[in-house]
Amino acid sequence: METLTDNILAKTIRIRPKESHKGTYGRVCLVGGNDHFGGAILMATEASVYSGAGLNTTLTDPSNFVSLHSRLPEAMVADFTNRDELTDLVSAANTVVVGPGLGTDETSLKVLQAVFNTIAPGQTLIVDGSAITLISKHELKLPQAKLVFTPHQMEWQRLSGIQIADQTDEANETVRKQLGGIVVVKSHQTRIYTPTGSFLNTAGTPAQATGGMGDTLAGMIGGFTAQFANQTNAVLAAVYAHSAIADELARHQYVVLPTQIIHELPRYMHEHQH
Ligand SMILES: NC(=O)C1=CN([C@@H]2O[C@H](COP(=O)(O)OP(=O)(O)OC[C@H]3O[C@@H](n4cnc5c(N)ncnc54)[C@H](OP(=O)(O)O)[C@@H]3O)[C@@H](O)[C@H]2O)[C@@H](O)CC1
Ligand SMILES: Nc1ncnc2c1ncn2[C@@H]1O[C@H](COP(=O)(O)OP(=O)(O)O)[C@@H](O)[C@H]1O
Ligand SMILES: [Mg+2]
Repeated sequence: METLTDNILAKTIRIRPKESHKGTYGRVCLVGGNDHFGGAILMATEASVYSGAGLNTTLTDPSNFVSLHSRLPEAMVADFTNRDELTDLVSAANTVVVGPGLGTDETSLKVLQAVFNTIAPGQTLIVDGSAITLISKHELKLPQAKLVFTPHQMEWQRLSGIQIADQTDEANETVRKQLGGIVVVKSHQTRIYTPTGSFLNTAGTPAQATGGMGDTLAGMIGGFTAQFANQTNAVLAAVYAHSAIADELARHQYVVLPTQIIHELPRYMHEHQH
C-alpha cells in the first residue's frame, strides 16, 4: 500500500497548452439529483466545472434546473427521464458520473439502467452514491467501460458483501478484481485499489465530515479523468487534492464545506500544475 503525497499532483496536473479549446479538456456528463437530493448533483457538477472540465452537462430531475443554472450557468442541463436526450448526451461524453443524489426508487433505477445500456468501453464511468446502492439491491450487470467506483464503507459493504469490520486490503482487492476498474473506498483514511497497486490517502480532516463531501469528490474525479490522460493518476490526484484543500482550510475553520473546497480548486490546481 503506497501513501499518496503531493507528487501525484505534479504527475497529473498539466500546464495547459496555448493551442487548445474547451474540447481539449473533456466532456463530462453528470447524472443524478432526484427531487430530494438536488444539492448532491449540483455539488458534483460544480466540482467538475471548477476542476476544469471543458464541457459539463447535467442530467437531473427538472425541479433542479433553476437552482443549478442560478449557481452555475457554465453547465448545461437536461431531464434525466428523457431517454433520447440521455442517450445522446451520455454518448457524447468522455466521462460520465452517475449516482450523486440519484435516489433508489423506480425512476432512479430506470435512469441508471439507461446509462449502463448507453455507455461504451472507451468511456470512463464514475459510479457513486445511490448508483452503488442500486447495483447492489438489484444485482445489476456492470457495463463495459473504464469503471471507477467511489463507495463509502457502507456502500462498499453493500456492493462487495464485505462487512465494514472485515474490509481488509486483501478482501477489498479480491472484489476489485472481480468488478474490474478502480475502487475508492472512502473513510477518514480513503483507500484506492487499482489494477496497478493500492494507495492510502492520509490527507484529510474530520472537518470534512459533512453531507455532500463525497458528491464533490465524485465530480472532481469526473473533471480530472476527463482532462488528464492517465486515468489512475487522475483518480488518485483528485482524491488527494480534495483532502489536501480541506486540510488547508481546516487550519482556520472548524468545519469545511464541500462548496468551499470546490471554490479553492482553480487556485490549488494553478499552484500544483507542471
Ligand atoms: N445535499 C444532498 O443532496 C445530499 C445528498 N446525498 C445523497 O444521498 C444519497 C444517499 O447517500 P448517503 O450516504 O447519505 O446514505 P447511505 O447510502 O444510506 O449511507 C449512509 C449509511 O452508511 C453508514 N456508514 C457507515 N460507514 C460510513 C462512512 N464511512 N461514510 C458514510 N456513511 C457510512 C451510515 O452510518 P451512520 O451514519 O448511521 O453511523 C448510514 O447508516 C446518495 O445519493 C448521496 O449522493 C448525500 O450525499 C448527502 C447530501
Ligand atoms: N473524518 C474524516 N476525515 C477525513 N475525511 C473524511 C472524514 N469523514 C468524511 N470524509 C470524507 O468525506 C467524503 C464523504 O463521502 P460520502 O460519505 O459519500 O459523502 P456524501 O454522500 O454525503 O457526499 C469522503 O471523501 C471521505 O473520505
Ligand atoms: Mg456519497
